[in-house]
Amino acid sequence: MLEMVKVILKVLARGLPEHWGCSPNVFDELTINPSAPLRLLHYAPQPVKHDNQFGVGDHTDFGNVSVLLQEEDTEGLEVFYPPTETWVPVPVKEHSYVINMGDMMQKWTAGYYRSARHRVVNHNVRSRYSAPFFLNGNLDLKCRALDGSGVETVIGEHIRRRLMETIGGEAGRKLGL
Ligand SMILES: O=C(O)CCC(=O)C(=O)O
Ligand SMILES: [Fe+2]
Repeated sequence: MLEMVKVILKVLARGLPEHWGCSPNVFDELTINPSAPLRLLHYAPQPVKHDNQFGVGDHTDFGNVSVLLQEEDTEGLEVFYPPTETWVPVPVKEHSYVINMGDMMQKWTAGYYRSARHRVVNHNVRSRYSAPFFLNGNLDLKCRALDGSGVETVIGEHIRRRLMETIGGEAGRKLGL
């Protein structure tokens, strides 16, 4: 998985605005001793729609790059499309991954790569299984915004802050946040 993400990072580096003058290796240090959790998720069937019930509610991923494997015939992932303010279903394609940017990548690239809002609703009559892989990156790495604006973020501090915002309170304390 990490080898594939290394290739994705090269592609992302190549896609940056030319006038930023970034090296094609600009994201390489992310994969040195990285925080890179892989989750195995199960969504129970929810064939009857309830507007306020989600498998995973509206959120953005925290890290740099997320790679998601979805199970065939179990649609459910939706991405928010800002121009029309609508939720767009993401099809499940055989032998394919969904690649998503996280908040850290958005910060690092000063919004050039955006972390998309997404959510999951399992409207299938059977369970849905998915396997998201999150490249948070090397937690000690200091990332200075690539547009030259000078904003610097330490990845570990950013991830910790986002965890606190999301699960905070009692749950966060139990995890030692
Ligand atoms: O299960 C999915 O399709 C997506 C899960 C997700 O967005 C997440 O765990 O952050
Ligand atoms: Fe997500």
